Amino acid sequence: MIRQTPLAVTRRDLLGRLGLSVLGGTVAGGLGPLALPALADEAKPGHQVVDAPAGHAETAAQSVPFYGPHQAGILTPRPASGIFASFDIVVSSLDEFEQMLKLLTERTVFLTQGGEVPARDPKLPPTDSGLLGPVIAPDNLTITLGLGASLFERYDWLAGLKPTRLQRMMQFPNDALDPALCHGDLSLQFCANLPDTNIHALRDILKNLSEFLVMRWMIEGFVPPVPPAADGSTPSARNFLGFRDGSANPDANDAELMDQVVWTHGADEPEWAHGGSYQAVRVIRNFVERWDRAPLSEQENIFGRTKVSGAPLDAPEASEYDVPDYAADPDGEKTPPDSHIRLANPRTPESARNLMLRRPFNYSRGVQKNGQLDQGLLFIAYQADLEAGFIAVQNRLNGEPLEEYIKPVGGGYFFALPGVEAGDYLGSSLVKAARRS
Ligand SMILES: C=CC1=C(C)c2cc3[nH]c(cc4nc(cc5[nH]c(cc1n2)c(C)c5CCC(=O)O)C(CCC(=O)O)=C4C)c(C)c3C=C
Ligand SMILES: [Fe+2]
Repeated sequence: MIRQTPLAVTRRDLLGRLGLSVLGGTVAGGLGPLALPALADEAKPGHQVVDAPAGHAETAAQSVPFYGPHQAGILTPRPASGIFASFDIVVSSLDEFEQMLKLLTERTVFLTQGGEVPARDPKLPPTDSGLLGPVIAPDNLTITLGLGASLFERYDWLAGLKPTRLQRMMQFPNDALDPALCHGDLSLQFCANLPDTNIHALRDILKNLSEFLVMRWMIEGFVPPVPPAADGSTPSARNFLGFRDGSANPDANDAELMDQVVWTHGADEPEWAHGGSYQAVRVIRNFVERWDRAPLSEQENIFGRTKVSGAPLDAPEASEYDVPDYAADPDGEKTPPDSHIRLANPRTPESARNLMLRRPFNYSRGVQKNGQLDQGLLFIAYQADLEAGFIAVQNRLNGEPLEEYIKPVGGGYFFALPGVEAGDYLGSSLVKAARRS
């Protein structure tokens, strides 16, 4: 759910009222120290001052509630920008681990709900990087915390508490994993309207948790904005292979379905983990130069969908949200049996237990040494059961024709912690269970 902060006033509006012209990001610096307290005085509830680019004031004020039974950033509609960051944890006791979780929760609450940056003696480093100005706008930011299997395996005081299906990501046949882009004790998924909001949040956490967290790897992603269609429906965004991505995702507004597909539960999982979710992350390079030379018919057969609308190949005039009828096409004359969507979800009674909620971003990281574009998909999927979800589906996809055009190079498996109620901290159920054991 997205909440609109009322009466947001942009820094531009405020400077206009003060009779000052706006010269991009240099204005705050140009105002000098005397002007900043004046800005802070205006920045009372209902008068938020934000360094918002023109036209961004309303979206800057969007905020996603932090507290609740599940973490934000999983069912939350995916905004335009994402960062996935993986860390190693350096703590020497359960008490320190708890301290780390409390501090991480405190920073996450502040960054996602927004507010004024506290002023400090100028002889000291400022409390904030200043990237977003004197008032932090929520900008739809969510920060989702996950834990990796290595953490549970390293610390005695967490022994026996690992979520049952949490494991180190194994190598699949088409993988060429770069160890510098894999695994980690702790994951943070940042999602926001603007990339600057994610970068600001990441830097805040790095600065405030430097004694506990060492960064291992990170990758930035984005999705293109998609205008609503003429019939009012919202088309899925396109990935870097030019296809709509997300059409067959289970409905995140269907709470009963999400309880089955996304949220971990059941007697075979430790109780502290109920309400969390397994997070499967894969950095999958796309060979875009090769793809752009492949015939359209080959591209469409590889996915099992039409490129322009995303409709299934057995109903090309339908919409991307229409469901393919594989029973009526047993020999795969319309939708090839080895097409991506048919392998990923054969839509049999048995495959209903292999569903997952995908929340990917596209990434673009410049040029490889061989002169090819380094572009691909930052694949992120959430599921109640990692083995029945991502691992089973990836095993079915092994050897698919799409492999000629993609190469998984990194990623990891993490467990996104359950949500918490107001005043509590993320991971408190795990810490309590560790104290009891
Ligand atoms: C193991 C899980 C999956 C990986 C890895 C994966 C990689 C991957 N996918 C695309 C593009 C598309 N995927 C689409 C559908 C789709 N993909 C998966 C799973 C994985 N994809 C599932 C479960 C599904 C849904 C199948 C269904 O229920 O019909 C589609 C079609 C549109 C859509 O539903 O999203 C596209 C396009 C790429 C480019 C990629 C790796 C680079
Ligand atoms: Fe896919």
